[in-house]
Amino acid sequence: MSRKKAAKGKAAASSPSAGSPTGKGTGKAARSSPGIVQMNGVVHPSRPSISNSSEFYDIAFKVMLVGDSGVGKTCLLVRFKDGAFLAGSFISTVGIDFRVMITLHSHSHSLQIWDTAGQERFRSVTHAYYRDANALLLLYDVTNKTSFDNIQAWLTEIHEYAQQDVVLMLLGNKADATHDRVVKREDGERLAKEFGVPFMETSARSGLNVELAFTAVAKELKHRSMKEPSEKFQLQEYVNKEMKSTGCCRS
Ligand SMILES: Nc1nc2c(ncn2[C@@H]2O[C@H](COP(=O)(O)OP(=O)(O)OP(=O)(O)O)[C@@H](O)[C@H]2O)c(=O)[nH]1
Ligand SMILES: [Mg+2]
Repeated sequence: MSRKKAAKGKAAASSPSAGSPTGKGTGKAARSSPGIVQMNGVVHPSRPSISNSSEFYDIAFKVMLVGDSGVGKTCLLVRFKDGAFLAGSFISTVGIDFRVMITLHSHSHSLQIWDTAGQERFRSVTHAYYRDANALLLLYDVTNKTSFDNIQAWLTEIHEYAQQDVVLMLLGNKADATHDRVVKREDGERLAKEFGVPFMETSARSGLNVELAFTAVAKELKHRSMKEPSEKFQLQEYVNKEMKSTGCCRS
């Protein structure tokens, strides 16, 4: 967690405590859309944040999206930020891509959300960023069994490189793809329970639970940052309650 009084744009320039690891270009095109900072794997100090607001923030929590290549990390973030789905051909993220600085409602906490490349060859780059992450959203793709099977390996990596108290949430993405589904929701729930990690299914395509995933993590982070929290906050309970109250979200 970083505590600053700086313009949001400056926050985009922050690099991990590990230094400034760079992902070298691969010849692959990197996705870019209006208003989105395209880092191409390089933390560029002079890049502005996508937020051009002059608002100031007190606390920025660093949230990272991780998981196998193609599980939908970039799409999930774009859905959260723009409310749109990136349809069309799949353009793999290169290295680390700082994308969103979101100020949470009603207070001065912000989420600084980093999209990472799922491809194995960028793993050493992303590891370096784990260390000062406050929260990790770990995704698998419900239409891709391998991405689900790899979750255990991801958890091992997270335990190795991330902070011990990192807020972690497992997301089974592409829940909209009913016909192609190969991982049941129950399997996701079982795995999450086994590892004591909060879980829900999401869809960047339909928007299912996307906002809830980020909100829940933000609430947990905010709660933890309070010196004397008035009540206990349980991330999974909050998620279940929210899903029940909207009557949505169970595919
Ligand atoms: N049906 C469906 N397709 C999705 C969803 N999210 C992403 N996709 C598709 O999955 C592909 C990969 O999405 P990305 O968001 O680029 O995947 P990524 O995890 O960022 O991949 P890397 O950058 O390589 O790590 C794209 O073709 C998307 O259109 C979803 O919720 N539902
Ligand atoms: Mg990506």
